[in-house]
Amino acid sequence: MRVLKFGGTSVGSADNIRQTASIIKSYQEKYDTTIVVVSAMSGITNALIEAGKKAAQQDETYKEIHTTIETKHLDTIRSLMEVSEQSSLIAQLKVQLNEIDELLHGIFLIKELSKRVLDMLQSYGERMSSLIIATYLTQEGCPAKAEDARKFIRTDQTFGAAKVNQSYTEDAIQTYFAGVDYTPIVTGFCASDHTGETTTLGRGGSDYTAAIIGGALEAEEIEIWTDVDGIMTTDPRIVKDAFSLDQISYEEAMELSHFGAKVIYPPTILPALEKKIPISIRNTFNPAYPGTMICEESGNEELPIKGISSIKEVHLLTLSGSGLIGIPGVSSRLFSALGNANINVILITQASSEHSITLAVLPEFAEDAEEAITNEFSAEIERGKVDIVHVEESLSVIAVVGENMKHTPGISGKFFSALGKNGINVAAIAQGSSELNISVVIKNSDLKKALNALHEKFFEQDLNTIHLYMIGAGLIGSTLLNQIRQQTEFLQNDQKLKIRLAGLANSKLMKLDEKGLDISLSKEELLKDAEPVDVAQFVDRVKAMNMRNSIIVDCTPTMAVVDHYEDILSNSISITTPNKLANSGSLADYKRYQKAANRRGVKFCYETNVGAGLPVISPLNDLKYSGDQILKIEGILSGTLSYIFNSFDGSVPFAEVVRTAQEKGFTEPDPRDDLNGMDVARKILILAREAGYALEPSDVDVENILPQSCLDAQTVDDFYAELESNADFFENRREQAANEGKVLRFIATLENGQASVNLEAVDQSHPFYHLSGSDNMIAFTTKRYLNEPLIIKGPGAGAEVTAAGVFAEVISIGNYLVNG
Ligand SMILES: NC(=O)C1=CN([C@@H]2O[C@H](COP(=O)(O)OP(=O)(O)OC[C@H]3O[C@@H](n4cnc5c(N)ncnc54)[C@H](OP(=O)(O)O)[C@@H]3O)[C@@H](O)[C@H]2O)C=CC1
Ligand SMILES: N[C@@H](CC=O)C(=O)O
Ligand code: NA
Repeated sequence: MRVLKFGGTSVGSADNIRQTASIIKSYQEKYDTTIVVVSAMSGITNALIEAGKKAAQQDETYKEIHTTIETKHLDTIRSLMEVSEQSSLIAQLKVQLNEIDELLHGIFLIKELSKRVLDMLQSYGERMSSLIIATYLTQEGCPAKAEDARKFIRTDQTFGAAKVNQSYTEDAIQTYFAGVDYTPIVTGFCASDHTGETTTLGRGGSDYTAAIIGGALEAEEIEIWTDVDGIMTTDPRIVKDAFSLDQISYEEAMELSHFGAKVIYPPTILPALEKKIPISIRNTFNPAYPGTMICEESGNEELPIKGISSIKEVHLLTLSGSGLIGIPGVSSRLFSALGNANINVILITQASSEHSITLAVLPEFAEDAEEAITNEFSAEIERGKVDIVHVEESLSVIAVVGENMKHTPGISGKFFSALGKNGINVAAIAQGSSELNISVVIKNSDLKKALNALHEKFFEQDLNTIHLYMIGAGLIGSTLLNQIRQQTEFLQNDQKLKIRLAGLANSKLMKLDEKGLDISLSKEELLKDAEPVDVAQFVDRVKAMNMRNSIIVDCTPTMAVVDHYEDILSNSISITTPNKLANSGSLADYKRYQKAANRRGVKFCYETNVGAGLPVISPLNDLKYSGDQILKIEGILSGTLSYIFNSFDGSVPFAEVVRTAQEKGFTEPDPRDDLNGMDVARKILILAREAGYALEPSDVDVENILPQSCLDAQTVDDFYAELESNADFFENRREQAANEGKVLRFIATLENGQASVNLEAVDQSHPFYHLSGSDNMIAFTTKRYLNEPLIIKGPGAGAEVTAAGVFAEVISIGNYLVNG
């Protein structure tokens, strides 16, 4: 025996009734007895209430509502049935519609809508729908009969939300349905008191009816047919990847429903729970889908968390003060005061210091709650023993629920790390010792981010999304975009990382889209119809979008983004950049960025600042962290200058060698930043700082190898012209070295805390003599690497290697954000 319940949408139109009827028919074929409970057609209960209220307010438009109710029912019948079959049903419906009219007229005359009358009025919704469905089913060859639940569900007289007399009702149901040989179509929601007066069962009433009948008849299953696929892991309107659960326990269902999942209302489960009858949630419009089974077992041990529910708007009230410490009875007074004021408390926390008690309530209760607490503790407040009640607004509650998290370490760790890494501040925490639910209070502007981050963490181990915002799409930026394009599939499969480009900007345009820009487009197409760039606004928009796992990539050669680094990091957004300007400015700024990142638990990565894609900064830090001491750093730190002096053998003029270096993508956007030694100076400064030396830019002694006229040139083209006219100057230096069997090398040195950058002539015995191409070479002499330095060598500039270095950091930040 099964009890099926169909909600308002399932019986809300002729088409939907046909669909519902086909499901009922298929059950008739499969099972001996099927009892069906129906709600009123969608919108009808509200229309009846509205008409009743209008009538009570002497507003004659109640009649129009009555007409709408009538039209909806009669139109449904006309569309459902053959003309020859319609008249008897329409006649029966008309009787009910007349009764409704009379009732409304009565309300109009006495100008009052009591709860008792309202129950009577509402009951017509189910009485009409059950009649239509039963008649239609019978006509379709499936014998059915409308059954009025007021005949067997007995309640007290709490109109609006009456309490069921269980034992009477159980007996009555058993007697009533003994030996039925048709399909009863029972009115949901309605009941009656001992005098026969109509009552209703309150919120979730039709589900409750189904559970009461299922419980009384010990049904093998109760099926709640609705318009969704079952109980979802979280709100699908906020989390696109939410999915329907196949099985959850009664307790989990109750916890989840309590916090917002509207599929089932907890008290309605009780009659089924007591008899251990499984309840399944099915979709009328997707009957092939098995839906969610609610039963004793939680099922699926792989999922420690079954759902994440939330309440969008709560207020947090805090009572604090020394007058609360060690005084028995404080909480009793607090909660009695709230109870007496009829306030429902959603969440309570008290730390063991007993200094404060915090509770969350729905906004509509906040004012009364504040007043009730203030009144109760007025004497203590006056004496300064207790502070005035502190109220915080614009907050949400999020709860993760799951039986399998009991005694499973690491769940709360995961929960809080997902929130923390995303910069979501937790205002209050509650977890009962049942370990079934961990609830936190957060700002409601963080709700969407939190639900998505948590859902991804607990339910989408298959794929985690990183939100990437790229500023600067020149040589490095566009190469990085290419690399991301090529690796997207591999990263999704291998690393379970999905990179979503949520923003892109260059020096002219910017575009942001939280759903992601189409990365398959070229950079020009990506920025088509984009708005004029404003980096401050770009950053503000990234902050406002408040997406989980956000990373900004600064691929510009300017201070435009650097000026916002502290703000970006302080907003829990990670940064990776090849741009050296941030770390080679003042020492105070260098420290500020590190501090901001550390404070927020996000990453600020800049390995490509030195040696491009070569690992230089990270091994240096490894040496330092493992207790080594950096005694000396010697390096060819400029790919450009390495290439220039490795290739400058007198066969082509110096200017041409520089031009080739630029064409190969080694130089800074303005090659003078390389040739004037500034690029190398920045790099040795960054290495010195990473090694623990507190140097300022002015502490680096830099040899400028450019004649003044080259420095003074207005444009890069003018600079090349000057370089050509100074060809002899460079050729002379080269020749002089060559005559001594030496080559020119631009070497950066850090020794005894002193940093310098010089063009030196080195002979064959020097490790830097044999370099080629754009190779960088860095030699670390340390306490452990004393006689033979630790050498890192390889191409230290160029689009591919640099972009790859930045890409590696995007992936490593991504993994840190999503995996901890
Ligand atoms: N080339 C290399 O081998 C290495 C480079 N680097 C560093 O990488 C960074 C990028 O270099 P690279 O790609 O060669 O430089 P490019 O000049 O090719 O590209 C710079 C990009 O930044 C954009 N940009 C410039 N100013 C602004 C601004 N104010 N606001 C927004 N966007 C701006 C440019 O816009 P637009 O397209 O409109 O001009 C361009 O897209 C530099 O910091 C460089 O030092 C680090 C290691 C190695
Ligand atoms: N222009 C730089 C690029 C890398 O930082 C160089 O030549 O090394
Ligand atoms: Na590097």
